[in-house]
Amino acid sequence: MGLFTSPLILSGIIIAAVFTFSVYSWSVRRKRYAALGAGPPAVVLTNSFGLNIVIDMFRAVRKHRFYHWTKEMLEEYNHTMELRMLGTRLVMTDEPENIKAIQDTQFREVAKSEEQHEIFKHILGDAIFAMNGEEWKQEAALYRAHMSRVRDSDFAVTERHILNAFNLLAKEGNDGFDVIDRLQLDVVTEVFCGDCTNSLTSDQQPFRNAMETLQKIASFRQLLGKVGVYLDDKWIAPQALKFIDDYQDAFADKAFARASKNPVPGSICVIDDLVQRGKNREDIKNAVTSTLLAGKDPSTTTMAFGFYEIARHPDVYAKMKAEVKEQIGFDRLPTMSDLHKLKYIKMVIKETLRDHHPLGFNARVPVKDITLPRGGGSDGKSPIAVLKGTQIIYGLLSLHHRSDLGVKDVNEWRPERWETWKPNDQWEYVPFNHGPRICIGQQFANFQMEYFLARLCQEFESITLLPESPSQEGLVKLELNTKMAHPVYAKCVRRAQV
Ligand code: HEM
Repeated sequence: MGLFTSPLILSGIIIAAVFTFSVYSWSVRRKRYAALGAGPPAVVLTNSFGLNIVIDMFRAVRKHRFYHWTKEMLEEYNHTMELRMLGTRLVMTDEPENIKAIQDTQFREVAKSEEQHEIFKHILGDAIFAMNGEEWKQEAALYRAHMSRVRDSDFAVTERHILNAFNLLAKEGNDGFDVIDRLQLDVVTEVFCGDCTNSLTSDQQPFRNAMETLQKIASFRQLLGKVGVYLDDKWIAPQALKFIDDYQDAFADKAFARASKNPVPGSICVIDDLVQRGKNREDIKNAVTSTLLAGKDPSTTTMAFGFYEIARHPDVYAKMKAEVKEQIGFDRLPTMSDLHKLKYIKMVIKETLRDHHPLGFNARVPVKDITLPRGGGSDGKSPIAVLKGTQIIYGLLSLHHRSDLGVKDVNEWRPERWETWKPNDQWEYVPFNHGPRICIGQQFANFQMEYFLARLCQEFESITLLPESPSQEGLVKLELNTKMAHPVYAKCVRRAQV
């Protein structure tokens, strides 16, 4: 029997090789930490390659309690920690100083990761969300030209779809989240993609179903770290993938057809602008789904949570209606200058973004070995080292629920708090990001949310949560962004019916 055919000797060689490699990696890591003058953050204890963490994590995700699971650990580990699982290291933080470093002061030292790019490639491809550096700057400038403003025509488009949405909300048994998601899909496809999906007037929702499937899978793969990269959507959900591909193709076909008809410059949507600038079919397809994810999902989640909270707080709805009655009245449509005057409704939106941050989490990867300002030492106040390529996930929902940062009754949804309270620092309240990668559509999003709430007040005398609507207290579903865990059933009584 040769040396390598004896199972005992072969096992011994493998164990020795793994051991030597581990010791070598450990000593290299120590040197890299020492060179930065800081150590790693607190390490969450693990066993069996972190299998215990993986199991706890997926249990939490299944019960829509992933946010709670991370929040409790972050509190225990001074708000910055390292999870080690399945051979992957993942740093998690909800420390404002670290979020400021990632988003602003050390912006150039972190990037969107290749792993995320691979995991989300069927949804986002190479479009803006996955880009870094110069390429991202150019793409962002183009998106900004289309998304950072509200056009007069956006009022008419939004109003047309809102009327369809109100017809559905007025029927008992319809899920408020579902209706609002369809509203946003119809508005965003019409305004930014040049063709409306008309989901509010159809009973079939194949695009939304396929997208939901792929987003769920991508979020799941992301949590698995390096292991998740090797899974592929085409093995798990080939039909959803095919559907999204066809959907993107249909938008691309129409965009190329419009381009051949010499459109008037200045009147085209972002997708048509990309075609004009010579982007290829694949780029256009990726831009369609990226635009939908950016423009639809966070606004939907905020508006749907707002709707849910209003339905639970008749006193808040009464104040909103009084404001709309005084500033606009119930007989004409709101204008932009009317919306500027809706101070209380703006507080309702701010509070919803605080209590129900629609992204929940965000991620970056250092492009070199770096230090972040906080998370080390016994009190978590010293700098920490994060080595190149380590995934950093920062928790925005848990940041917004840190009672130690001076937010009273942190778990209570109370718009009135904004009359007297403001965050100590802009980095303690981060709904739209700060720094260079701030949300491009913030103004458009605020317009959508304010217009929707103002029109709701004009249309419905009362909105009441029905008993069959499950409690959503502290629960969120992870689908790239955070979404509502359960449907929202509310009785919406039209003014004319009272
Ligand atoms: C309540 C609604 C919204 C919230 C809370 C929100 C929040 C955010 C956040 C936190 C980011 C940064 C993502 C990252 O760092 O990876 C972002 C990016 C972006 N948002 Fe929004 N967003 C909202 C609505 C919108 C709308 C309506 C649009 C389009 C009209 C839009 C367009 C974008 C784009 C294009 C980016 C990518 C920016 C980049 O990578 O440079 N967003 N948004």
